[in-house]
Amino acid sequence: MLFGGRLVYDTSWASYEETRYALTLRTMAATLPRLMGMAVRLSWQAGRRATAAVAVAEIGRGVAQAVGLLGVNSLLAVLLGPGSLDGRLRESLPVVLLVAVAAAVGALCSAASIRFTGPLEPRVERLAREMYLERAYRVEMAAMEDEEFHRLLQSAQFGADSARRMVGHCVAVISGLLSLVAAAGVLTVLHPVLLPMLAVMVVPSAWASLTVARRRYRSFHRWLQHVRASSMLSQLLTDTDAAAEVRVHGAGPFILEHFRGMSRAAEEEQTRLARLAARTGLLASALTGLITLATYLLLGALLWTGAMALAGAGAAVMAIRTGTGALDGLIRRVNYLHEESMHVADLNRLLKESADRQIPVGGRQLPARVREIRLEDVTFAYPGCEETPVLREVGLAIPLGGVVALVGENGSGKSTLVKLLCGLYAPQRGRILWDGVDAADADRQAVFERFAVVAQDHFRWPMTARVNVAISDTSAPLCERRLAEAAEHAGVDFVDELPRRWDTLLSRTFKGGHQLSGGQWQRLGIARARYRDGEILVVDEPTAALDAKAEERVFRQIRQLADAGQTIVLITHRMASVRHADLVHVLHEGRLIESGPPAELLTRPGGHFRELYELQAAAFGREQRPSGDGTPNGIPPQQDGASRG
Ligand SMILES: Nc1ncnc2c1ncn2[C@@H]1O[C@H](COP(=O)(O)OP(=O)(O)OP(=O)(O)O)[C@@H](O)[C@H]1O
Repeated sequence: MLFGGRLVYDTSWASYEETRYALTLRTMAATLPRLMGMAVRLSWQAGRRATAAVAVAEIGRGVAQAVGLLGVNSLLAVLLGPGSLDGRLRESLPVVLLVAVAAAVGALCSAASIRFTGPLEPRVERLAREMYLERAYRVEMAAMEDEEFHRLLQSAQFGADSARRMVGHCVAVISGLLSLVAAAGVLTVLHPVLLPMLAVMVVPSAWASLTVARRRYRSFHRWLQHVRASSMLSQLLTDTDAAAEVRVHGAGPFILEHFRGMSRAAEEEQTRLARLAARTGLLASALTGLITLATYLLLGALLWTGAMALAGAGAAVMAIRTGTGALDGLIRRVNYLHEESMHVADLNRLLKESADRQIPVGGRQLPARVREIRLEDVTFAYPGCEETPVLREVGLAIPLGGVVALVGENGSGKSTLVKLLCGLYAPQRGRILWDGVDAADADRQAVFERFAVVAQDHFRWPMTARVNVAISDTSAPLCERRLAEAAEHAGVDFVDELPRRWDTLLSRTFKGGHQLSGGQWQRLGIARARYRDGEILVVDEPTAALDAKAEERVFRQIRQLADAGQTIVLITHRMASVRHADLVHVLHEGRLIESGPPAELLTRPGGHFRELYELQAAAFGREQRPSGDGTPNGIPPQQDGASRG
């Protein structure tokens, strides 16, 4: 009910390139070099010296282990061999020394490996996260609203964490491989038949680990949206913005109940996975037990037939234990590596896909002084809603250097039109021309730079008041003079009353944070747009939360700005405010139905604008006295609308 259906995907995970292959022993062996390569590349990028140091330390550890094992073998051979006890003990001393040195070197190498892996891991995570974040904010708006891409964005966010863990697993895999080589070498020296037994012994646990990992990853992708939605529900109950409604409307129990239901469903999935994992693990343990038994029987048979000496058998037991331990650990780590690599693969796929969906860099320059922006036959539908265009065959002109108002009922497409104008979206059909330069070919950054926006739902940055204004232009160091000027313009006088003035943190979720009123936020939004000082100022319902005095002030200033040469694109439902416009475009259900100076539109019999105006005048105007210009509700007589010519 809350999300319009189940958020569990049955098959979508299968569309992911990386999961097309089944995770089997064979594929694991085949992909191991690639996975290791991925981890090594990441850590190489994060720190060459540390990566080299870890590699040397791990190789040293493996060599020390092999030397140690061979030393134990010779030690047993000496101790169990012929000769007097004294003689055997004397003979064993150098070997004991060798084993001790090997152990000490191994321990030193281990410590060095830990020492250098430690800082490497967070660095890898940071690098991967930076790549992720950088790509995320550079993609087109259309990509952000594409459900598939957004899901990839969500799953790839785990990639950075996984990349960090991959480094640790990779080190463990290298270490396990070297231990395995050492044990296998010793076993081959003792008796070659023992080597395949070592390999067979590990097959069941390898199979079990891979099966469990495959199930977990599949489940992760199926349940990703579900888990996200349920964590969002839990956040709603602690969100300060939702706190009032949660209490007054009594939404708490309702949300909690749904959270409980969703959590239970997720718990059931975890229970299912645990049940399957337990069953798989049990089966694997039984098989391993049988194979271990067969190995020791084989060892007994070798002793019995005299194919192997007692000392050799002792060393073989040690080597088998070392080898199986190493193999077991190796399989586990490769398995982890695999699991993590799937998330890193998600990150890689995101990097690749986002490269195709990046806002293009470069393009045609816009004319330095644009006279007009013209929309020609523009049709636009939001991503995923291609069947229902929001704008249909819209053709209109926005002359620069005046106030152009966009008027229409809710949902008629005004904000969407402005988003297209700013370059946030591209029309599916039609063109947006800047004095003949098609915006589709233009340098998008240059298009963005021309705009400053006071959006209807402008973002409330949970930062200081100062940053909330200055964030609109981070291309230069913060300028106090511009800040003061923007504040003066938007009437942000309330800052003086704030506990730390401009340095007051505007978020109640932090210690010392302060909450502003809706109108105060709106004034900050206006100051932000002013601080940016774009050539075209877009104001989308700039006065919705303002008191009458502040509203009057905003429109007066809009007029002043326009008189000073600034272009204003104004979206408003306040018909009285449209008197500030030089040109009005009226949208209805995504189509342009009227255009002209406001005074002219008001005289058009049966016109939509006139109808909207009269409706509003009926609601408000009768109670108001005629304004100074003699028209009800402040709407100007014709010559006012044409005054800017
Ligand atoms: N991001 C989006 N994805 C899909 N549809 C959207 C999106 N934003 C807006 N719409 C839809 O586009 C239509 C036009 O919305 P738009 O915000 O442009 O209207 P508007 O004229 O500015 O309305 P209002 O006066 O209420 O602000 C609406 O039907 C809305 O549901």
